[in-house]
Parts: sequence; structure tokens; C-alpha cells
Amino acid sequence: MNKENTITPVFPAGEADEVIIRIKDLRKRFGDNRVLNGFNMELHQGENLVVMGKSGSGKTVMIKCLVGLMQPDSGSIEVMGKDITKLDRKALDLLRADIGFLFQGSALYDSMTVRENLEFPLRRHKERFKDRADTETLVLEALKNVGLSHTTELMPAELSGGMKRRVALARTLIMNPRIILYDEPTSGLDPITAKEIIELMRIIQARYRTSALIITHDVDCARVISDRMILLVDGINYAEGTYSELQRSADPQVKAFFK
Ligand SMILES: Nc1ncnc2c1ncn2[C@@H]1O[C@H](COP(=O)(O)OP(=O)(O)OP(=O)(O)O)[C@@H](O)[C@H]1O
Repeated sequence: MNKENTITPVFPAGEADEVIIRIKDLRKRFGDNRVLNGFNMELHQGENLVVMGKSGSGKTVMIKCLVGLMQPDSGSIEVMGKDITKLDRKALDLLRADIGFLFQGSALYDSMTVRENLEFPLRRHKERFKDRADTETLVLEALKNVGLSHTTELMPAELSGGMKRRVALARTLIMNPRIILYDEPTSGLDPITAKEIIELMRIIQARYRTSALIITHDVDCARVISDRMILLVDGINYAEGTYSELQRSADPQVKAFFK
């Protein structure tokens, strides 16, 4: 991938081969509907991993299991060395503070200004941030990182779709997460705005050395952002590799993703 080498990381990188998330033999069914049938995945430090799967293939179910919102039937999920299926609520909450989410719809609070939207997670996790710079500085820094320094006093209704997503990303970054989970980060955006968001994701990964799991249908997004990809078919990690490796595959199920 054509990584930007002019970006200075603000946090020291971890070990490149350190596994941040390890999912083993994950299984989940709803009645007769066997959604995950032994899914395996490893996310490494600093990596952008894209998971692609058809609609209804179980991507959301996998993410919900990963963050402890859904209990799998079996399998193990280790996040930064902890098996999340065995954590109590408090420990899970603590772990979740290291994980940033950028989900469909961005979900900003409509009645709050951009500044208040960004302050919200900081207030919620006061303990965690007591040693960091003051709120004002953190908010401005996060907005600057997404190119929206001028929007602090605006309401979400005054922002375009792309700007909303940038603010949502700033709100995620302000938490200084080690992992970011993106669920369809470009859905609903026009191609140019989608490109801008992808570029921003790339810059953020380079600057913050976050590890990112990206769920997308968007082949262009996968091509630009992914270091590695997993294709989820029939509830398993059907194929894995770089974008160009997978694109060259002769397997009809793999080819179908690149049409
Ligand atoms: N709580 C639930 N109860 C019953 N079935 C569910 C539940 N959650 C998901 N499913 C089923 O699991 C399957 C996978 O759903 P999931 O939302 O993970 O798909 P997806 O790959 O994220 O699809 P999309 O790309 O359209 O968002 C679907 O058949 C869905 O109906």
C-alpha cells in the first residue's frame, strides 16, 4: 500500500506482529440460522484489516460478539490478551474504553454542539483522562486532526454527511483508542466524500498507529485502506490475503467480491 511517510506518529508503535484481537472458532446461530460456523481472525498491531461479506453474512454479529454485546455459542475472543467472553461488566467496560467505534449513521447527539459532542466521552471516562491535557485542548486537537477546527460551535444539523462522519471520527480519536472498529465507514456518502473519509482513515492509522478492523462492502475502500482482507462466506473466514492477492484468485466465490 502506498503509505504516507511524511506523517509523524504521535504514539510509539507497538510490536508489529503483536496480535491485538484473536478470534478462534467463533460460532453463533439463531435457531436454524447458523450465522458463524467457526470464524477465525487475527488483527495485528498497526494493521488495517478489512472484513468483507455479503449482506446477511454475519459481519455485524461478529462485531457484536467482539465487543461483548452478543454472547457467542462457542469460540474464544481475545482482545489485547483478555478473553472478553469471560470478563465481568466492569472489566468489559474498561476494555471497551480502548476501542473506538465508527458505526453507520455516525450517531452524533443532535441537541449538542460539535464541541459538546466531543466533550461527552471525555466526561464519561473522567478517570481515564485525568492526566491528559485540558478538555478544550483535546477537543481542538481532535477536530484539527480531521480538518474541522472551525466547527466547534456548530450543531450537527449544520454539517454535511461527510463532516458529520469526520466529527464522529474526532469523537472516537479523542479517546485515544488502540483499536478502531469501522462499520461501513463510507456508506451513504458520495464517491468524493467517501474518498476523503478513506484518506482520513489512512492518515489516522499512520499518525496514531491504531489497529483497525473495517467492515465494508465498498471494494474501492478495501483496495485503498486494507493491509489485509478476510472474506466472510458461509460463516467462516473463507479467504484471506492482500487486496491484490484476493483479486487474482480464480475461486468463483472470491471473484464475486471484485465484480
Ligand atoms: N438478534 C438476532 N436474532 C435473530 N437473528 C439475527 C439477530 N441478529 C442477526 N441475525 C441474523 O444473522 C444473520 C447475519 O446478520 P448480520 O446483521 O450480522 O449481517 P451483516 O453481514 O452485517 O449484513 P449487512 O451487510 O446487510 O449489514 C442474518 O440472517 C440476521 O437475520
